[in-house]
Amino acid sequence: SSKIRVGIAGYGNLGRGVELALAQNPDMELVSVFTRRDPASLRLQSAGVPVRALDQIEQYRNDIDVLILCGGSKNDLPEQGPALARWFTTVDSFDTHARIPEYYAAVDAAAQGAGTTALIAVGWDPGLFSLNRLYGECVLPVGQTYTFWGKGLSQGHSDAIRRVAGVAGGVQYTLPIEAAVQRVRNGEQPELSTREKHKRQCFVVLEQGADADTVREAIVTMPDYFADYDTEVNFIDAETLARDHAAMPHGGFVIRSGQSGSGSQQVVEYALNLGSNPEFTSSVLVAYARAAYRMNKNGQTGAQTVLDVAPGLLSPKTPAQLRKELL
Ligand SMILES: NC(=O)C1=CN([C@@H]2O[C@H](COP(=O)(O)OP(=O)(O)OC[C@H]3O[C@@H](n4cnc5c(N)ncnc54)[C@H](OP(=O)(O)O)[C@@H]3O)[C@@H](O)[C@H]2O)C=CC1
Ligand SMILES: N[C@@H](C[C@H]1CC(C(=O)O)=NO1)C(=O)O
Repeated sequence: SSKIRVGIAGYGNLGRGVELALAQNPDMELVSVFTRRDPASLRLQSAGVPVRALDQIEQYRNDIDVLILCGGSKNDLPEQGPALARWFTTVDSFDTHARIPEYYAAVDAAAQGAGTTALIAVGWDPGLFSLNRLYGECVLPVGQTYTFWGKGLSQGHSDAIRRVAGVAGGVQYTLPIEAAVQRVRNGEQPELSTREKHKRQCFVVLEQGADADTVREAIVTMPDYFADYDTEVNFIDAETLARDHAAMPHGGFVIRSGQSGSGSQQVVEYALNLGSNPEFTSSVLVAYARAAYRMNKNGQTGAQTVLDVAPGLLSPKTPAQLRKELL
């Protein structure tokens, strides 16, 4: 078929979101979902799509044009990203910012060797917010850039707490510190530490017999995720988690506040208000899967990020249509 043939590796919040997002993009089709769990145990939202074991995926390399990796950034993608780039052009949402350089290098080695294209760290942050931080500092070289998230549910941090020994389930909310936001909005251009911009609030269900203090300590000291923030850990039961914490709203904004040549004050702002963090992120992944497919066809192989993608490649419209409709 002339459609772009897409696979999903990992069926969690993102995997389900990608399945739905593909249905909104008629130039693409979902050909298979892959999971580390028992494939027969998964119930998809769309009929007729096969679910297969991830460890059997190599045999499907000629049936899939782009594989969207929906694993967790804490433990899954560091292993799955480089492993799958050997056989597939991939797109992933890797978001452990401090570890992006080493992840990029590992995925690049695999993709360069295989002649595949691996588009990493796609989503909104990293992703669309990264693009807007770039635009801001390139257009206004004299100034400051600020990123604020929330109040909302961070999937990366929620995934990270679920991987802690003794945790049966959990979510993490990110709260911007209002005083910091106000100072930025007032144009103060303050120097703000990580701890001065956000605080983090966790709701955790303990496994039977797990020790609360041990779990709390493992979370609040976790490098890259919680160690640099004031973090609150609340323990709840599974019913409360399911009842009160099933929605995954989020959002945030990037502000570039600077001065152009005459000293004139200029402010650029890009904001998101998300009813569903995972479904929005999945929608970004699907648009970038279209670009990854084209980049690979154009011979742009190896690891890539959103900063390397010509924006027109994201669109199902032809360049001529884009020039006519969007310029
Ligand atoms: N860049 C950005 O802006 C964003 C990035 N992200 C990233 O996306 C990552 C994935 O997020 P999310 O989809 O919420 O993570 P989930 O925890 O929902 O899923 C992660 C993996 O866990 C496994 N899994 C899912 N549900 C279950 C279950 N009930 N029982 C056992 N295993 C399960 C799946 O693997 P399998 O099917 O193989 O078992 C899945 O691939 C996050 O870690 C974050 O880093 C998220 C949002 C924004
Ligand atoms: N990657 C984040 C997307 C945004 C949200 C966030 C945070 O709340 O710390 N950081 O980046 C996520 O997993 O939700």
